[in-house]
Amino acid sequence: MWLVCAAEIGSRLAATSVTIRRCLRLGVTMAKSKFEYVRDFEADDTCLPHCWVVVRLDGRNFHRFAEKHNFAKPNDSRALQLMTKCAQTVMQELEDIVIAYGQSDEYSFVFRRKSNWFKRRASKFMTLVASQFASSYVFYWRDYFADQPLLYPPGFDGRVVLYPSNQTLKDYLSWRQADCHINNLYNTVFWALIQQSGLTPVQAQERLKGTLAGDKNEILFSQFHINYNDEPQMYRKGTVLVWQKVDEVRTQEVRLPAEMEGERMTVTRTRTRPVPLYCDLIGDAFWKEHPDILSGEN
Ligand SMILES: Nc1nc2c(ncn2[C@@H]2O[C@H](COP(=O)(O)OP(=O)(O)OP(=O)(O)O)[C@@H](O)[C@H]2O)c(=O)[nH]1
Ligand SMILES: [Mg+2]
Ligand SMILES: [Mg+2]
Repeated sequence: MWLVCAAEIGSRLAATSVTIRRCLRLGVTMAKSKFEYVRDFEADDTCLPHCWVVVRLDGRNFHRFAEKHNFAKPNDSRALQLMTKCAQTVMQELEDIVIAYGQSDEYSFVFRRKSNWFKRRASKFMTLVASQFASSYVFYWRDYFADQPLLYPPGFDGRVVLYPSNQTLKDYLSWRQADCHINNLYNTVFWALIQQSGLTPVQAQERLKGTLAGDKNEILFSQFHINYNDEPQMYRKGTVLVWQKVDEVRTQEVRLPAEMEGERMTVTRTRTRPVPLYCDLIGDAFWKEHPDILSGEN
């Protein structure tokens, strides 16, 4: 018995020493290699504590991408809905995103102030959002563009910005929504002048030079009988994604008494999902209606 154990221990020691010798030959020590010092070259990109972390993505050269893929002008609802599907996927797959806002080829994601996801490393936040979003864009493309093949892989740039207070975060989101409004009003008149009045892009640009918002509204109304306020909210306001409880109804096989075996029943489950809203973010009403988003808990 003792001899068997000794033989076993002997053979294990031999195997271990082979490993040690192999490690030494490769310049590796068991605990730390001599190469370990290169870790010190990694920059510390920890996001400041107590700040809201915002990741904003923007489509790379989407002017060309929209042309190549025959996006409707000035707004393609398929493209906007695909962007929102990708943003919902990001919110569901990643941690700690409390609200997102999207318009045109961009989406902003707000991580909760107290988030400690990946120890608040900016590069982790940014790359995970960008890669999850881009892969979703390709994955869900066909669901939104059934008749338009995807011709080449799209890319998205990302940036991380920290906002130190609730007011600066609200002002950030207001800035993006104001940008959506300014661009959409301009684009709506610009394309009406081209598509309905037959102007060239250069002529349309000339016509709009120096005009204010009121002038553009007036051109739309008097020349094209378009009341800008009747344009779809999704185009004018962009898309806000917030977590809300929704009832999901599914038909499924359930365990039933023997005589009813094989019956299918509808089952309703309440889930929390990122739900799109097309509303104003600039005034106080939204924040009063959704006090939980900015609450101290986050
Ligand atoms: N036709 C059409 N074009 C769109 C739509 N949404 C976005 N775009 C295009 O995407 C562009 C987005 O603008 P930017 O993000 O400033 O420019 P970009 O071409 O993506 O260039 P970079 O972001 O600098 O790489 C717009 O100027 C449009 O040309 C849409 O719904 N319809
Ligand atoms: Mg872009
Ligand atoms: Mg853009």
